[in-house]
Amino acid sequence: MLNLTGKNALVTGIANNRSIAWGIAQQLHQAGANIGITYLPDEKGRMEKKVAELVEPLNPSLFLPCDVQNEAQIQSTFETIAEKWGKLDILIHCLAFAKKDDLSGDFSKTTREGFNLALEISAYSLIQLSGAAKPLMTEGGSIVTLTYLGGVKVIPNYNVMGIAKAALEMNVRYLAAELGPQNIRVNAISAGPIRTLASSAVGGILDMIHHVEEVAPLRRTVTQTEVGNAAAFLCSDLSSGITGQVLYVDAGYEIMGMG
Ligand SMILES: NC(=O)c1ccc[n+]([C@@H]2O[C@H](COP(=O)([O-])OP(=O)(O)OC[C@H]3O[C@@H](n4cnc5c(N)ncnc54)[C@H](O)[C@@H]3O)[C@@H](O)[C@H]2O)c1
Repeated sequence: MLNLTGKNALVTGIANNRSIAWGIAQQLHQAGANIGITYLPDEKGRMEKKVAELVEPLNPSLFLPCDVQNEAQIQSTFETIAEKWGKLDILIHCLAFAKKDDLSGDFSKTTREGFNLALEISAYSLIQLSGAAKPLMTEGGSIVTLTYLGGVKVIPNYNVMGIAKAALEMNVRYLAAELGPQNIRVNAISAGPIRTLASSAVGGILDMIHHVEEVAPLRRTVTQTEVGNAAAFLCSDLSSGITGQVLYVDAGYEIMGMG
């Protein structure tokens, strides 16, 4: 049975009740994990308030600001984990960002600044957080990140985020190779399109969802809960032989050659 009792799980990337990270946090909690949440702080403290209210039913034992562009916040997050939890078992990396201008139109117009920003937040951050988690995963662990088909195939308007996801998927393999001897597994879930804050920045996302509903073998797209269930599996001992993989949770869309 899937049981995460006694496991300490840090979940990044909850912005609201549509966030994939929210679906994951709920399923980890249901499986018995002790939950810690990080949020992206803003000057007026709005995100902190909103996310705190949302996650209250999960009784998080840690609730911390962590902007992955802010080294001090990352360090402080993992220092707090060391102090309060002693060890970390599960790290959920469920965040990405690119400027809206870089998520539609001509890919060849991507700016150097937009490219660097998207790659830093969406791909480099997995290296940063995994490096910080490594010394705390003293009893082994599981790291799960979120990717999308646009990192493997050309999807209209996904543009620079496709490059970031390609880098992210390769990060998964290099990290899995390095951390495996410490029994830390690193995997990605490639989710089908879901309406969220981040995905609404991608031009034509609703058309993409409708297309998937017509073409995917299951004739629908997926829910945050389905992604959360797959994440819980990848974080549990049921997946103890799996590392360095990209698991498609996309109602089967990825297998289709024509649609
Ligand atoms: N929604 C989809 O269709 C879909 C499909 C496949 C993969 N994904 C991936 O799932 C992940 C979660 O996205 P989502 O769709 O749930 O959208 P979302 O907007 O709910 O989540 C994105 C999160 O990234 C966080 N974030 C952005 N910049 C950050 C920074 N500098 N530091 C820390 N956090 C930062 C935001 O605060 C937000 O919580 C992303 O990696 C996304 O690419 C989404």
